[in-house]
Amino acid sequence: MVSYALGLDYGSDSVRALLVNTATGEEVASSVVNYPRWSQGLYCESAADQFRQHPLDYLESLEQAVAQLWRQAPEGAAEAVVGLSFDTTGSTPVAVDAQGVALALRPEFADNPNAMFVLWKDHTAVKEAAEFTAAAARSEPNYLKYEGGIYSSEWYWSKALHVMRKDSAVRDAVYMWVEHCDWMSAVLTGTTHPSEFRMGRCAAGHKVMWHESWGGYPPNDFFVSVDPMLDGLASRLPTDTFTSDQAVGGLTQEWASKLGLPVGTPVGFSAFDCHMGAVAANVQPGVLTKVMGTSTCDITIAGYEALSETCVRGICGQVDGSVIPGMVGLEAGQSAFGDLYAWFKNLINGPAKSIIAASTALNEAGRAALLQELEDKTLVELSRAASALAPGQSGVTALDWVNGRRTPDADQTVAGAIAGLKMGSGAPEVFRALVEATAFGARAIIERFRAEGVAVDSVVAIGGISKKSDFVMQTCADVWNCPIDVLDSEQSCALGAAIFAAVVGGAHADVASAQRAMGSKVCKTYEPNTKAARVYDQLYTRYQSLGEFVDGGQS
Ligand SMILES: Nc1ncnc2c1ncn2[C@@H]1O[C@H](COP(=O)(O)OP(=O)(O)O)[C@@H](O)[C@H]1O
Ligand SMILES: O=C(CO)[C@@H](O)[C@@H](O)COP(=O)(O)O
Repeated sequence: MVSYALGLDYGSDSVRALLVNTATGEEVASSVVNYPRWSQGLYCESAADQFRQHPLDYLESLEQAVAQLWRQAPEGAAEAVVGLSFDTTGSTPVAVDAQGVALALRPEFADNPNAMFVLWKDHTAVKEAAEFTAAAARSEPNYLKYEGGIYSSEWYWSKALHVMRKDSAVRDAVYMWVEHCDWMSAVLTGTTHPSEFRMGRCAAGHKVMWHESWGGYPPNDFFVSVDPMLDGLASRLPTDTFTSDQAVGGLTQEWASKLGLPVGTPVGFSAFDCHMGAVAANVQPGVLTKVMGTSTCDITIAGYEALSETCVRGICGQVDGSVIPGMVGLEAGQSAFGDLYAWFKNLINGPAKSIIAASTALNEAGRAALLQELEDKTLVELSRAASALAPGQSGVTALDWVNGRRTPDADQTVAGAIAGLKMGSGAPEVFRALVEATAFGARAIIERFRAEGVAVDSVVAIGGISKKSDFVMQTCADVWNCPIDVLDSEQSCALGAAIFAAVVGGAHADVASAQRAMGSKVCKTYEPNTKAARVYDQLYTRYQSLGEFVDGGQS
């Protein structure tokens, strides 16, 4: 009898639902719903790097996405769903009260951004991150040794402390902080109460300083040494964590009826998007899986023996079972990838958009159509023009750190830069330099892995940009001097979640057999151009020099 697995992927802007045949991997139905409050820009202040998401955005859009799914799915599909699993962005934590209720769901906190999820790209906690890094460097063991040695403002404890320092009402009401991925599984299984709440391995290990060797989280003294405000918080978190091939529990009556699924449908432990995406991409030792979109998230895995005692410096951590149970998952990434292109698009279009919006040369429909064309076609046109230039022709060099640097060596205080501008440097020349900068930033990650003894022999790309831009992908192949396979699935992270859901629901005995049946195939390969690769070896040293100039030699 046919059975299905449901993968639910929470991205930065929207939730995607994907229904997958557990035997064939066929993606039988999918839907995407944007978060309503987030799309209106509510609760965010981009100039202050503040990005918050309301829990209702997640819950309402989930109901809508699953309802849309059933409109496309074969008759009776809902009854044939064996399990469901989530992946989400991260670190995206929220404050919950002693009853396990996310604070923004309480009327008195309903409009308070500090009571909402602090999205991964919120960089308000730079100061707090530095305090955790300093405290870990003073401790024995260094509690960041499995998280690259540097704590990031994108991560759980920095965000928790920052919000608690800023907002006494949240500080007084918070009982513990919960990652978005863990919250989703808990809500659907009715286990949000702290006495029942359980956490997945992925978020805990990569962002919350969990490690088996120190029995869970660092001791209370460690946190109190950073700020007495943290007293007792870590000890409220459950000590054990669980890999995503295990079930948190079954769907509650309430959520079964909201989602149109049978009560008790198994719900898996959740993980971050890129980790589940890597599973859909059949990640293996020596293969780096890159989710290339607004940002990048880079994942590989290694066996315990191959990694041995190595603690890879400056990455987002190495965690036993964060990707595949029984292997160590390693994560790195760039805080801005496509976002750098979006920044440039907005920069060059800004004045034209204001003029068009106020122009009387067109009627309202004409103005709207032209504005939409600018939005849709600018990057395509820039790519066309930039691809006609030869590597190194323009003399322009750029850095990709407009949103800080995630890895190697997290530092959200560093900034982007463009050097070598001349009167002849037009938009295509600058755009090409920006695309090269994102490829160079990615190369720095690959080189760090290799320098630390983690093999990167080939790259598999997933995410929007891997499908949207031949120009970006070819530039990356040339800069990295290695082939890049692009995965067929349009929804790789959701597919990864569905693979775990199939295991949790018993359709497959383990992740490896689910991957064999359901994993996505390669649809395209970009081969490096050796001549361009030689030029890029030289240009990469210019990128490194500019980086040293900007961040004082730390890169
Ligand atoms: N033609 C294009 N060339 C290069 N980048 C593009 C193009 N079109 C869109 N992008 C970039 O793709 C990014 C969105 O990627 P996507 O994977 O769809 O989203 P997300 O990362 O939110 O999942 C944006 O940052 C945007 O700048
Ligand atoms: O940072 C992580 C995981 O650690 C991701 O969740 C984050 O990059 C998500 O970004 P996207 O919206 O997929 O570009």
